[in-house]
Amino acid sequence: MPEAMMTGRDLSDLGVTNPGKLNVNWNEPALYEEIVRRGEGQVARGGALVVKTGQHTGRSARDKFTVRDAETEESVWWDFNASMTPDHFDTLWADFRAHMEGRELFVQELFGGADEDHRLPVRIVNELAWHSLFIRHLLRRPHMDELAKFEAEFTIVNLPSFKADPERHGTRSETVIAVNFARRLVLIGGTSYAGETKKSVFTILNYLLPQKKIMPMHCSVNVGEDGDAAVFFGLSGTGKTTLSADPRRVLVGDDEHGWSQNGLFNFEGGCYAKMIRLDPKAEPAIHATTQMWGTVLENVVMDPVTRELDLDDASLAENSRGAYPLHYIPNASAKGTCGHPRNVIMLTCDAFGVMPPIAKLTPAQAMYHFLSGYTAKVAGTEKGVTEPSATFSTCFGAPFMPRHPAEYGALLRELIAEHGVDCWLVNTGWTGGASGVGQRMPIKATRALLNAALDGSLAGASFREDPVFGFMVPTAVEGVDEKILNPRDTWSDPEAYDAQAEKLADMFVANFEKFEAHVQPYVRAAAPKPHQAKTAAE
Ligand SMILES: Nc1ncnc2c1ncn2[C@@H]1O[C@H](COP(=O)(O)OP(=O)(O)O)[C@@H](O)[C@H]1O
Ligand SMILES: C=C(OP(=O)(O)O)C(=O)O
Ligand SMILES: [Mn+2]
Repeated sequence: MPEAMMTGRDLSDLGVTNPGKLNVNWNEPALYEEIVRRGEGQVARGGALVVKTGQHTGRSARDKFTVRDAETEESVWWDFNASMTPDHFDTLWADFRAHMEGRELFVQELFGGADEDHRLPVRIVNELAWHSLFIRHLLRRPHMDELAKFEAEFTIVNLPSFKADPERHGTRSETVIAVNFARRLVLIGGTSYAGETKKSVFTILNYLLPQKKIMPMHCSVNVGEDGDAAVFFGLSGTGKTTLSADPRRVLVGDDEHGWSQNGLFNFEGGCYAKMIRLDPKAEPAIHATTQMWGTVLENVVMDPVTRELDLDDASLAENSRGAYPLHYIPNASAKGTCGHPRNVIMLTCDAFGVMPPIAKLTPAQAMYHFLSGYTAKVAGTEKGVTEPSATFSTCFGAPFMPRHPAEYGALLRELIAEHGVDCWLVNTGWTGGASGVGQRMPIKATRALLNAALDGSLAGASFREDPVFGFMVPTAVEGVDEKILNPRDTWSDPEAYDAQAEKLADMFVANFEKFEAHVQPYVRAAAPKPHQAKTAAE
């Protein structure tokens, strides 16, 4: 029987006794046909599928809940993971099952994790055909022989038409992402933003892998010709996907990886790239996927007549996305694994324009910045809101990290020490002033600085110590305009820079209070020194 039509599996183990037609492990052509037949999506010139999600065009982080029970009581960090009672979950699950009765559903059996020793077999049950194609692009597909003996260890059920009831289910709204580690079940309802499914798999692995001493990371990974791997940590929008797609390096993955004694491995088999204002010159490989058959384009605007895409049109979403399998990027790794990294890069999109384009971090500073997880968003479009807003999201991924950050921090610290890894902070955000005044760092400059760091040439440059943040900043790099290296020099008013730097340093210090008791004194000592901004200016 062809893989596409593998059937004979029902959902009876879930207690779903009478679902409608079950479309199990349909392949891409079968799903593509079905998406078009149902009118879930439209075909663009070149063969991509254009879909719309309606109201939710990004993750609903505040609607995500973890069931608090004997399994999770001690292992989950409740300060930053909203809880759901087992009773509310039971009611939700009963209502989900009722919603599934008689409904046609799509089922995919896939792996999260390229490393055979550590991968997780997951079953994804979808209401929407395009969600089934999305997750088939994003995760790793079993071979025929693996499929024959496939036994899912976790199930994710995603029903966008299900509306949660805050009274009945203890939710905040009609949207819900409920994670139950004891029952090995995730329920997603009331949103059709596809990213929820892939980030749910990530959440599960972030919970399970530390038990095996494996470090799960919200990062992209690529590897150079001589096997030098690089990890790029970063919150959403900081450049993980953009910067890991580099013609000179093999792409391992753009978003979620594990670091074990065997080296690095991708959790996924595909990418999920931001499409808004994608520049074909700056990002040719990613841009090319918009013209490829089967790429799922979420909330990208298309002319219904000419079927041409308009990547600059943000009328459906600022967060328009493209989902495609890794092999749509020319130099991507088929196996999804590589050795230990030589460099770890922490990306921040600093809309305050304070951070330098690149800085060398000591291991203590690396821990400090990993626990802080800083990035900043542009000044709001709201009238009168002129300040950018800072985000501190620990481990560069707080919404996906069930455990205490100190647990992930300890794993990372040991791996960095064991493998003698060099750590860097890279600002892909603003230069020449805060957002609204300055401009976004040119991708070309970021790439040139990264290449110098990764090929080792930057290590030989001359550095200065930043008076506030304490990290080492290069003063001259071949092929890069010297002026951008020191952000203070890029501001028209250097004193305004000092004031902004002091404010940002204050925010770091205030945010870090919750970690003070959990880290060694040498990590605390790596904190920025806000008052140094003034001293430096005097
Ligand atoms: N210097 C830069 N480095 C990286 N990305 C940049 C830079 N300047 C602008 N960008 C834009 O910022 C966005 C980064 O998003 P993305 O790579 O998808 O981040 P992530 O994968 O971390 O969520 C892209 O839209 C990219 O075009
Ligand atoms: C898919 C996402 O990840 P990222 O923006 O980090 O690529 C997301 O945040 O919804
Ligand atoms: Mn990304």
